[in-house]
Parts: sequence; structure tokens; C-alpha cells
Amino acid sequence: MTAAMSDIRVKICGLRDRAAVEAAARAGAAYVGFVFFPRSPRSVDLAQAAELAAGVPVGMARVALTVDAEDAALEALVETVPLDMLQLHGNEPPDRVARLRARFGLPVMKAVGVADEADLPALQEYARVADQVLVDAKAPKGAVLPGGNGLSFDWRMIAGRRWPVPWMLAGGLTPENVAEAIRLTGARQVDVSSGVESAPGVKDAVRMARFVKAAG
Ligand SMILES: O=C(O)c1ccccc1NCC(=O)[C@H](O)[C@H](O)COP(=O)(O)O
Repeated sequence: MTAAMSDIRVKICGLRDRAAVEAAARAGAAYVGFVFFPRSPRSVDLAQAAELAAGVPVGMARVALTVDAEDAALEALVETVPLDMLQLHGNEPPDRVARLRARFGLPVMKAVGVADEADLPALQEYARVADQVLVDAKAPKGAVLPGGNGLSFDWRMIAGRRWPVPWMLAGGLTPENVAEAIRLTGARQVDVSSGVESAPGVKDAVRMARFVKAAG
């Protein structure tokens, strides 16, 4: 049975097997994310993702996360995997975001890494060309992964800020801190990966359920 979706829309990212997809659905997540980044412990290949995406219940959005992917790779992805959204998690400049959105006919969410106030204007810029923006913690210099590091930024920095497109809060969210993050930022959508894992790349059904419940 699938839980009723909460008011706050939750995205659970980095799912790698059917049991995790089913648990995310039971928990009431609104989006599931599949990571296409070979260096990540959460990475899936096209065949795996196609099978997982086909099993996602109607009404739950299937998001493909890519990092500075080339056109040919994106073409193969979109042809093979049934998707509802592309998440661009690299250094894709605004004109490329606009081009990919037009070319593939899918809504695009652009992730923007935030560490301090100087990172905030980029959100405004991407909000002009993307369907959604993901306000994520900036990965530390030299990190292997550009996201999914379980790190938070100072949420007070974006308290009261709004963008002209829907946005999601991400970075170091857990079942224990998500309610406070929502309270401080006013986010209506949240994204989590490592905070609902028992080990890197292994999603924990109990933590997913607790996360969605705590998000409200
Ligand atoms: O999760 C990964 O392995 C990953 C790899 C490459 C780019 C981004 C990646 N993850 C992004 C996310 O899962 C989330 O959108 C976000 O960064 C929050 O992650 P977390 O702090 O682990 O909750």
C-alpha cells in the first residue's frame, strides 16, 4: 500500500533496486531519482534504470540525475528510460540548460551548490531557464561526488527567499533534521539521499518512511 502523499513533496534520490523504489512509494515520496554518475555508489546503468522506472507507480515522478552529460549520453538515456524530469547536477551553464530542456521535451531541474551568500544569485539565473531549481549544499573542493555527500549549508541563508519556479531543498537532510530545515527555509519540497541510507548506496526503508513522515 502507498501512503498518502504529504503536503511537502519529497524526492528520494539514488535508488538502485526495486525494493527501494517500492519502499519509497510506500513512504509517500513524490519523486524518485536515479543517479547516472559512474563514480557514485548510487549509480545505475540504463538497463537497470529502465527496469526500475517502469515499476514506479503512476503519480510518482521519475527523475534522472546526470552530471555534465554529453548530448549522445542524454539521448540514449531519454530513449531507454521512461522519465518525467532531468536533474542537471554538474556545471551546465544556463544556455545549455535551456537547450537541453527544448531538445528533450522534459522538465529540467538544475542543482545549484550553496555554501555562502555569493552562491545565491546563480539560483535566480537558473530559475529563468529551468523548470525547477534544487538548492543543494556545495560539494567541498576535491570531493569525489558533486552531490549526495550528506552535507548541509546554513539554512538561515535562504530563509524567506523565493524563486519564480518551484524549488527543492537538499543537502544533509535526515529524518532527524528535515522538519527544522523546512521550518527555517519555508521549503515545500525536499530532496534526500544519504540521510535515508544504511550504507552508501543502500536505501533504508525505515529511514525513508521516517523522513517522509517528519517532512509532514
Ligand atoms: O548521490 C550521488 O551519488 C550523486 C552523485 C553525483 C551528483 C549528485 C549526487 N547526488 C545528489 C543528490 O542525491 C541530492 O540531490 C542532494 O545532493 C542531496 O544529497 P544528500 O546530502 O546525500 O542528501
